[in-house]
Amino acid sequence: MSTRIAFLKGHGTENDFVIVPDPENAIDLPPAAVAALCDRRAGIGGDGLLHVVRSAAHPEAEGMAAEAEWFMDYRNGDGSIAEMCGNGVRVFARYLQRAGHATEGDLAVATRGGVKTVHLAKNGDVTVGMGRAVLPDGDVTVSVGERSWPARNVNMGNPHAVAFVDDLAHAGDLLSPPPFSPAAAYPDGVNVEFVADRGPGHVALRVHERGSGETRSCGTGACAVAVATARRDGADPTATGTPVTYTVDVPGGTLVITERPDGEIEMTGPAVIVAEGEIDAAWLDAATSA
Ligand SMILES: N[C@@H](CCC[C@H](N)C(=O)O)C(=O)O
Repeated sequence: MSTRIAFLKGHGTENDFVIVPDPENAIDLPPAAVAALCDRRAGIGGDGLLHVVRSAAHPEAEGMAAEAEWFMDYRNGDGSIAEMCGNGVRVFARYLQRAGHATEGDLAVATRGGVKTVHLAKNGDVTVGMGRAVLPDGDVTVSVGERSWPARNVNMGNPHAVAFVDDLAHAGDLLSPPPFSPAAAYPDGVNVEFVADRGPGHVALRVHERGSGETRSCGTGACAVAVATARRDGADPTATGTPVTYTVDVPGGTLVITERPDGEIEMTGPAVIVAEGEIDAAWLDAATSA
């Protein structure tokens, strides 16, 4: 392997990512390497990592290669794997545009959650077709310290627990994953969103992400929040035929989420590349084996 590995740094509403272009899937990125790169003091720093691989070159994506040339091999900041990352896929598309692999307009991206259609707009916004939400039955409770809230179980390809709170400050410091019950609701862990109303069609959230901790934004989380809020408010576009749109404020910005009558959810927000450079492969080797 070369002694230098190219990387970029980007964010979507301040959900930030280390981007590692690796078209032929030649770079070994075990969990310890990802955690080292995402470390904010000893590494580059990021909530997660976007490994950019041609679908045909990745065993998890080769079946999608006919539909989508590029696979977003997404990793959480602790090195764990997740099914989908909504902010990540916008930033991934922005990287492809910058690298000359995509132009304004529509683009298909393979993810572990299936092929997603991304629209790169002239004004700089990026819209993603996030698929449909699944809302499993059953009551869920999440807690922080002495406080507990009922939560809505929403699956956006990855798992979410959405709790409505009177005040986002009630979620406390969110330094560790909020406990939930029953354990069987989320056998692989969960992303927890705390939501407060801001006005008609307008909410704000804080999120504790599985594998990353509290982050400044979560795209799949914002979609889960929009659907949970719609159902709480008695709105279901699949029943009424009327689309529902929510503005979702996150600590790092604003996302706009629309659920269409066919159940498809679209998310629009910014995606920014802020830097590019080279990783020292010897450092990465040492950090990985430490
Ligand atoms: N920040 C992401 C979600 C990333 C994955 C999540 N932490 C998980 O483990 O499911 C987003 O923008 O959706």
